[in-house]
Amino acid sequence: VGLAQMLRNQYGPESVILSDIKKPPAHVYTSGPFVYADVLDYNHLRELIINNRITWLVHYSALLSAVGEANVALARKINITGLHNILDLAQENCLRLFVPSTIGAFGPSSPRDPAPDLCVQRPRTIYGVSKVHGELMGEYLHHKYGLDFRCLRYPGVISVNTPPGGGTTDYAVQIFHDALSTGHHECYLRPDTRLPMMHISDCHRATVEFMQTPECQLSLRTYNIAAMSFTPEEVAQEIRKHLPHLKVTYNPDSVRQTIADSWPVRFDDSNARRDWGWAPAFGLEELVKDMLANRNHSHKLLKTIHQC
Ligand SMILES: NC(=O)C1=CN([C@@H]2O[C@H](COP(=O)(O)OP(=O)(O)OC[C@H]3O[C@@H](n4cnc5c(N)ncnc54)[C@H](O)[C@@H]3O)[C@@H](O)[C@H]2O)C=CC1
Ligand SMILES: CC(=O)[C@H](N)C(=O)O
Repeated sequence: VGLAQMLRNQYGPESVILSDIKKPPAHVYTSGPFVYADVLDYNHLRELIINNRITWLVHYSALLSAVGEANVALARKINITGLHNILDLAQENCLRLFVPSTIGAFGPSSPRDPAPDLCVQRPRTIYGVSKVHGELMGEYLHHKYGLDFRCLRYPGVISVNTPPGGGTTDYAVQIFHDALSTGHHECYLRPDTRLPMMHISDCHRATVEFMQTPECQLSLRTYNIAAMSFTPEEVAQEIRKHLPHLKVTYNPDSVRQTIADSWPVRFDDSNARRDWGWAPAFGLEELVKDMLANRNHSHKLLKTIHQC
Protein backbone atom coordinates (compact mmCIF):
# COMPACT_ATOMS: atom_id res chain seq x y z
CA VAL A 1 0.00 0.00 0.00
CA GLY A 2 2.80 2.42 0.91
CA LEU A 3 4.67 1.55 -2.28
CA ALA A 4 1.51 2.12 -4.36
CA GLN A 5 1.11 5.50 -2.66
CA MET A 6 4.68 6.45 -3.52
CA LEU A 7 4.21 5.38 -7.15
CA ARG A 8 0.82 7.12 -7.41
CA ASN A 9 2.41 10.37 -6.20
CA GLN A 10 4.88 10.11 -9.06
CA TYR A 11 2.79 8.62 -11.88
CA GLY A 12 -0.78 9.63 -10.96
CA PRO A 13 -3.41 7.88 -8.82
CA GLU A 14 -5.02 5.98 -11.71
CA SER A 15 -1.70 4.61 -12.99
CA VAL A 16 -1.19 2.12 -10.17
CA ILE A 17 -3.58 -0.78 -9.53
CA LEU A 18 -3.40 -2.58 -6.20
CA SER A 19 -4.60 -6.18 -5.94
CA ASP A 20 -5.09 -8.89 -3.33
CA ILE A 21 -7.38 -11.80 -2.52
CA LYS A 22 -8.32 -10.09 0.76
CA LYS A 23 -10.92 -7.36 1.16
CA PRO A 24 -9.02 -4.06 1.50
CA PRO A 25 -9.66 -1.59 4.34
CA ALA A 26 -11.73 1.46 3.33
CA HIS A 27 -8.77 3.85 3.10
CA VAL A 28 -7.02 1.50 0.64
CA TYR A 29 -10.14 0.98 -1.46
CA THR A 30 -10.81 4.71 -1.76
CA SER A 31 -7.22 5.77 -2.40
CA GLY A 32 -7.02 4.41 -5.98
CA PRO A 33 -7.82 1.42 -8.19
CA PHE A 34 -8.04 -1.94 -6.39
CA VAL A 35 -8.91 -5.31 -7.95
CA TYR A 36 -9.27 -8.88 -6.77
CA ALA A 37 -6.47 -11.02 -8.25
CA ASP A 38 -5.41 -14.52 -7.26
CA VAL A 39 -1.86 -15.32 -8.40
CA LEU A 40 -3.00 -18.89 -9.00
CA ASP A 41 -5.58 -17.80 -11.60
CA TYR A 42 -3.50 -17.36 -14.75
CA ASN A 43 -6.34 -16.42 -17.11
CA HIS A 44 -7.74 -13.76 -14.83
CA LEU A 45 -4.27 -12.24 -14.33
CA ARG A 46 -3.80 -12.17 -18.10
CA GLU A 47 -7.18 -10.43 -18.52
CA LEU A 48 -6.20 -7.78 -15.97
CA ILE A 49 -2.85 -7.17 -17.66
CA ILE A 50 -4.36 -6.85 -21.11
CA ASN A 51 -7.45 -4.85 -20.19
CA ASN A 52 -5.42 -2.37 -18.17
CA ARG A 53 -2.42 -2.23 -20.53
CA ILE A 54 -0.07 -3.03 -17.63
CA THR A 55 3.64 -2.26 -18.12
CA TRP A 56 5.18 -2.92 -14.68
CA LEU A 57 4.37 -5.78 -12.36
CA VAL A 58 5.35 -5.76 -8.67
CA HIS A 59 4.77 -9.24 -7.28
CA TYR A 60 4.51 -9.32 -3.48
CA SER A 61 2.17 -12.28 -2.82
CA ALA A 62 3.88 -14.94 -0.74
CA LEU A 63 3.62 -16.99 2.42
CA LEU A 64 6.39 -15.85 4.80
CA SER A 65 8.90 -18.05 6.62
CA ALA A 66 7.11 -19.19 9.80
CA VAL A 67 3.66 -19.55 8.26
CA GLY A 68 5.22 -21.34 5.25
CA GLU A 69 6.76 -23.99 7.54
CA ALA A 70 3.30 -24.51 9.06
CA ASN A 71 1.76 -25.04 5.60
CA VAL A 72 4.38 -26.24 3.14
CA ALA A 73 1.92 -27.31 0.42
CA LEU A 74 0.22 -23.92 0.32
CA ALA A 75 3.59 -22.11 0.42
CA ARG A 76 4.75 -24.18 -2.56
CA LYS A 77 1.60 -23.29 -4.44
CA ILE A 78 1.59 -19.55 -3.80
CA ASN A 79 5.34 -18.93 -3.74
CA ILE A 80 6.33 -21.21 -6.63
CA THR A 81 3.27 -21.91 -8.84
CA GLY A 82 2.04 -18.32 -8.35
CA LEU A 83 5.48 -16.98 -9.23
CA HIS A 84 5.61 -19.09 -12.41
CA ASN A 85 2.30 -17.56 -13.52
CA ILE A 86 3.74 -14.10 -12.94
CA LEU A 87 7.00 -14.87 -14.77
CA ASP A 88 5.14 -16.31 -17.78
CA LEU A 89 2.81 -13.32 -17.98
CA ALA A 90 5.67 -10.85 -17.62
CA GLN A 91 7.54 -12.54 -20.44
CA GLU A 92 4.49 -12.87 -22.69
CA ASN A 93 3.54 -9.21 -22.27
CA CYS A 94 7.03 -7.65 -22.11
CA LEU A 95 6.47 -6.34 -18.57
CA ARG A 96 9.10 -4.96 -16.28
CA LEU A 97 8.95 -7.27 -13.27
CA PHE A 98 9.95 -6.69 -9.64
CA VAL A 99 9.90 -9.60 -7.17
CA PRO A 100 11.27 -9.20 -3.64
CA SER A 101 13.57 -11.78 -2.13
CA THR A 102 14.75 -11.86 1.47
CA ILE A 103 17.48 -12.55 4.03
CA GLY A 104 15.63 -15.91 4.19
CA ALA A 105 17.14 -16.86 0.80
CA PHE A 106 20.34 -17.74 2.72
CA GLY A 107 20.93 -20.72 4.96
CA PRO A 108 23.33 -22.09 7.57
CA SER A 109 26.10 -22.73 5.03
CA SER A 110 26.04 -19.13 3.70
CA PRO A 111 28.51 -16.54 5.07
CA ARG A 112 26.51 -14.76 7.80
CA ASP A 113 28.48 -11.66 8.73
CA PRO A 114 28.16 -10.18 6.23
CA ALA A 115 26.29 -12.19 3.57
CA PRO A 116 27.41 -10.98 0.11
CA ASP A 117 25.19 -10.88 -3.00
CA LEU A 118 26.79 -13.95 -4.50
CA CYS A 119 27.55 -16.91 -2.24
CA VAL A 120 26.27 -20.39 -1.29
CA GLN A 121 22.46 -20.33 -0.84
CA ARG A 122 21.03 -23.45 0.78
CA PRO A 123 18.04 -22.19 2.81
CA ARG A 124 16.22 -24.70 5.01
CA THR A 125 12.71 -23.25 4.79
CA ILE A 126 10.18 -23.65 1.96
CA TYR A 127 10.01 -19.83 1.97
CA GLY A 128 13.76 -19.55 1.37
CA VAL A 129 13.76 -22.30 -1.25
CA SER A 130 10.94 -20.59 -3.14
CA LYS A 131 12.75 -17.25 -2.99
CA VAL A 132 16.05 -18.68 -4.34
CA HIS A 133 13.98 -20.35 -7.05
CA GLY A 134 12.44 -16.96 -7.90
CA GLU A 135 15.84 -15.26 -8.04
CA LEU A 136 17.23 -17.95 -10.35
CA MET A 137 14.18 -18.22 -12.62
CA GLY A 138 14.00 -14.43 -13.04
CA GLU A 139 17.70 -14.17 -13.81
CA TYR A 140 17.49 -17.10 -16.24
CA LEU A 141 14.63 -15.45 -18.15
CA HIS A 142 16.52 -12.19 -18.18
CA HIS A 143 19.67 -13.73 -19.65
CA LYS A 144 17.87 -16.02 -22.08
CA TYR A 145 14.96 -13.84 -23.25
CA GLY A 146 15.75 -10.32 -22.04
CA LEU A 147 12.99 -10.16 -19.38
CA ASP A 148 13.53 -6.99 -17.33
CA PHE A 149 13.52 -8.87 -14.02
CA ARG A 150 14.64 -7.02 -10.88
CA CYS A 151 14.87 -8.37 -7.36
CA LEU A 152 15.91 -6.93 -4.00
CA ARG A 153 16.64 -9.07 -0.98
CA TYR A 154 14.82 -7.25 1.79
CA PRO A 155 15.82 -7.48 5.47
CA GLY A 156 13.02 -7.81 8.05
CA VAL A 157 10.71 -4.89 7.22
CA ILE A 158 9.33 -2.81 10.10
CA SER A 159 6.12 -0.85 9.71
CA VAL A 160 3.45 0.65 11.97
CA ASN A 161 0.61 0.16 9.51
CA THR A 162 1.22 -3.40 8.32
CA PRO A 163 0.41 -6.16 10.80
CA PRO A 164 3.02 -8.94 11.03
CA GLY A 165 2.41 -11.51 8.25
CA GLY A 166 3.77 -14.75 9.79
CA GLY A 167 7.50 -14.17 9.50
CA THR A 168 10.48 -14.81 11.75
CA THR A 169 11.22 -11.08 12.09
CA ASP A 170 7.65 -10.27 13.24
CA TYR A 171 8.73 -9.69 16.85
CA ALA A 172 10.45 -6.46 15.74
CA VAL A 173 7.04 -5.03 14.78
CA GLN A 174 5.05 -6.55 17.66
CA ILE A 175 7.42 -5.18 20.33
CA PHE A 176 6.38 -1.60 19.47
CA HIS A 177 2.67 -2.38 19.74
CA ASP A 178 3.24 -4.17 23.06
CA ALA A 179 5.49 -1.40 24.38
CA LEU A 180 2.70 1.14 23.87
CA SER A 181 -0.22 -1.04 24.96
CA THR A 182 0.60 -3.44 27.82
CA GLY A 183 4.26 -2.46 28.34
CA HIS A 184 5.20 -6.15 28.17
CA HIS A 185 6.56 -8.07 25.19
CA GLU A 186 7.20 -11.80 25.21
CA CYS A 187 9.82 -12.47 22.55
CA TYR A 188 9.95 -15.80 20.69
CA LEU A 189 13.66 -15.30 19.87
CA ARG A 190 16.69 -15.34 22.20
CA PRO A 191 17.79 -11.85 23.34
CA ASP A 192 21.06 -12.05 21.33
CA THR A 193 19.54 -13.05 17.95
CA ARG A 194 20.90 -10.51 15.49
CA LEU A 195 19.08 -10.00 12.16
CA PRO A 196 19.16 -7.38 9.39
CA MET A 197 16.14 -5.01 9.56
CA MET A 198 14.81 -2.01 7.66
CA HIS A 199 12.20 0.74 8.10
CA ILE A 200 9.40 0.33 5.57
CA SER A 201 9.91 3.76 4.03
CA ASP A 202 13.53 2.86 3.19
CA CYS A 203 12.26 -0.41 1.72
CA HIS A 204 9.72 1.38 -0.50
CA ARG A 205 12.22 4.03 -1.58
CA ALA A 206 14.82 1.38 -2.44
CA THR A 207 12.25 -0.45 -4.56
CA VAL A 208 11.21 2.63 -6.52
CA GLU A 209 14.79 3.84 -7.01
CA PHE A 210 15.89 0.39 -8.16
CA MET A 211 12.96 0.05 -10.59
CA GLN A 212 13.80 3.45 -12.06
CA THR A 213 17.52 2.77 -12.52
CA PRO A 214 18.52 2.52 -16.19
CA GLU A 215 19.34 -1.08 -17.13
CA CYS A 216 22.89 -0.18 -18.16
CA GLN A 217 23.76 0.68 -14.54
CA LEU A 218 22.81 -2.75 -13.19
CA SER A 219 25.64 -5.26 -12.85
CA LEU A 220 23.28 -7.69 -11.06
CA ARG A 221 19.57 -8.54 -11.20
CA THR A 222 19.33 -9.49 -7.52
CA TYR A 223 20.81 -7.16 -4.88
CA ASN A 224 21.05 -7.23 -1.10
CA ILE A 225 19.90 -4.01 0.56
CA ALA A 226 20.76 -3.20 4.17
CA ALA A 227 20.00 -0.54 6.75
CA MET A 228 20.71 -1.88 10.28
CA SER A 229 21.10 -5.11 12.24
CA PHE A 230 19.93 -5.51 15.81
CA THR A 231 19.01 -8.05 18.48
CA PRO A 232 15.77 -8.12 20.54
CA GLU A 233 17.75 -6.86 23.54
CA GLU A 234 19.18 -3.93 21.57
CA VAL A 235 15.83 -2.79 20.17
CA ALA A 236 14.28 -3.11 23.65
CA GLN A 237 17.09 -0.93 25.12
CA GLU A 238 16.47 1.70 22.44
CA ILE A 239 12.70 1.65 23.11
CA ARG A 240 13.40 2.01 26.87
CA LYS A 241 15.04 5.39 26.17
CA HIS A 242 11.46 6.58 25.45
CA LEU A 243 9.43 4.07 27.50
CA PRO A 244 11.62 3.10 30.49
CA HIS A 245 9.06 0.65 31.89
CA LEU A 246 9.07 -1.73 28.92
CA LYS A 247 9.46 -5.30 30.17
CA VAL A 248 10.67 -8.00 27.76
CA THR A 249 10.64 -11.70 28.60
CA TYR A 250 12.09 -14.42 26.40
CA ASN A 251 10.43 -17.67 25.46
CA PRO A 252 12.25 -18.93 22.33
CA ASP A 253 10.10 -20.82 19.85
CA SER A 254 12.16 -23.64 18.34
CA VAL A 255 10.88 -23.25 14.76
CA ARG A 256 11.48 -19.51 14.51
CA GLN A 257 14.72 -19.60 16.52
CA THR A 258 16.16 -22.28 14.20
CA ILE A 259 15.16 -20.22 11.16
CA ALA A 260 16.70 -17.03 12.60
CA ASP A 261 19.92 -18.85 13.52
CA SER A 262 20.30 -19.91 9.86
CA TRP A 263 19.90 -16.38 8.45
CA PRO A 264 22.57 -13.69 7.94
CA VAL A 265 23.24 -11.36 10.85
CA ARG A 266 24.34 -8.62 8.45
CA PHE A 267 23.96 -7.93 4.74
CA ASP A 268 26.70 -6.69 2.45
CA ASP A 269 24.89 -4.23 0.16
CA SER A 270 27.97 -2.59 -1.38
CA ASN A 271 26.91 -3.50 -4.95
CA ALA A 272 23.54 -1.74 -4.55
CA ARG A 273 25.31 1.31 -3.11
CA ARG A 274 27.79 1.39 -5.99
CA ASP A 275 25.48 0.56 -8.94
CA TRP A 276 22.36 2.58 -8.20
CA GLY A 277 23.25 4.73 -5.21
CA TRP A 278 21.36 2.88 -2.47
CA ALA A 279 21.60 4.57 0.97
CA PRO A 280 19.22 3.99 3.90
CA ALA A 281 17.81 6.94 5.84
CA PHE A 282 16.85 5.06 9.05
CA GLY A 283 19.20 3.56 11.66
CA LEU A 284 17.97 1.96 14.90
CA GLU A 285 17.59 5.28 16.74
CA GLU A 286 15.54 6.88 13.94
CA LEU A 287 13.47 3.71 13.47
CA VAL A 288 12.47 3.56 17.15
CA LYS A 289 11.56 7.27 17.32
CA ASP A 290 9.46 7.01 14.17
CA MET A 291 7.70 3.77 15.15
CA LEU A 292 6.74 5.10 18.59
CA ALA A 293 5.54 8.44 17.23
CA ASN A 294 3.51 6.87 14.42
CA ARG A 295 2.15 3.96 16.50
CA ASN A 296 0.99 6.46 19.10
CA HIS A 297 -0.64 8.57 16.40
CA SER A 298 -2.46 5.67 14.70
CA HIS A 299 -3.52 4.29 18.14
CA LYS A 300 -5.08 7.64 19.10
CA LEU A 301 -6.77 7.89 15.71
CA LEU A 302 -8.23 4.41 16.12
CA LYS A 303 -9.52 5.23 19.61
CA THR A 304 -11.19 8.38 18.27
CA ILE A 305 -12.84 6.45 15.42
CA HIS A 306 -14.13 3.81 17.90
CA GLN A 307 -15.50 6.51 20.24
CA CYS A 308 -17.36 8.11 17.30
N1 LIG B 1 7.73 -8.30 5.57
C1 LIG B 1 9.04 -8.56 5.53
O1 LIG B 1 9.75 -8.42 6.53
C2 LIG B 1 9.68 -9.04 4.28
C3 LIG B 1 8.92 -9.29 3.15
N2 LIG B 1 9.53 -9.73 2.01
C4 LIG B 1 8.73 -10.04 0.84
O2 LIG B 1 7.79 -9.02 0.58
C5 LIG B 1 6.58 -9.58 0.09
C6 LIG B 1 5.42 -9.08 0.90
O3 LIG B 1 5.61 -9.46 2.25
P1 LIG B 1 4.57 -9.03 3.38
O4 LIG B 1 3.75 -7.89 2.90
O5 LIG B 1 5.30 -8.90 4.65
O6 LIG B 1 3.68 -10.34 3.44
P2 LIG B 1 2.15 -10.49 3.89
O7 LIG B 1 1.98 -11.88 4.35
O8 LIG B 1 1.79 -9.36 4.81
O9 LIG B 1 1.39 -10.25 2.51
C7 LIG B 1 1.33 -11.22 1.51
C8 LIG B 1 0.09 -10.94 0.71
O10 LIG B 1 -0.07 -11.98 -0.25
C9 LIG B 1 -1.46 -12.16 -0.40
N3 LIG B 1 -1.76 -13.47 -1.01
C10 LIG B 1 -1.76 -14.68 -0.43
N4 LIG B 1 -2.16 -15.62 -1.29
C11 LIG B 1 -2.42 -14.98 -2.46
C12 LIG B 1 -2.89 -15.40 -3.72
N5 LIG B 1 -3.18 -16.68 -3.98
N6 LIG B 1 -3.06 -14.46 -4.69
C13 LIG B 1 -2.78 -13.16 -4.45
N7 LIG B 1 -2.36 -12.71 -3.27
C14 LIG B 1 -2.17 -13.60 -2.29
C15 LIG B 1 -2.00 -12.07 1.02
O11 LIG B 1 -3.39 -11.85 1.01
C16 LIG B 1 -1.19 -10.91 1.55
O12 LIG B 1 -1.84 -9.67 1.35
C17 LIG B 1 6.76 -11.11 0.12
O13 LIG B 1 7.08 -11.56 -1.16
C18 LIG B 1 7.92 -11.30 1.06
O14 LIG B 1 8.67 -12.43 0.74
C19 LIG B 1 10.88 -9.97 1.94
C20 LIG B 1 11.65 -9.77 3.05
C21 LIG B 1 11.13 -9.22 4.27
C1 LIG C 1 12.63 -11.54 6.57
C2 LIG C 1 11.45 -12.06 5.88
O1 LIG C 1 11.51 -12.44 4.74
C3 LIG C 1 10.15 -12.16 6.59
N1 LIG C 1 9.90 -11.01 7.41
C4 LIG C 1 10.14 -13.39 7.47
O2 LIG C 1 10.58 -13.25 8.63
O3 LIG C 1 9.77 -14.45 6.99
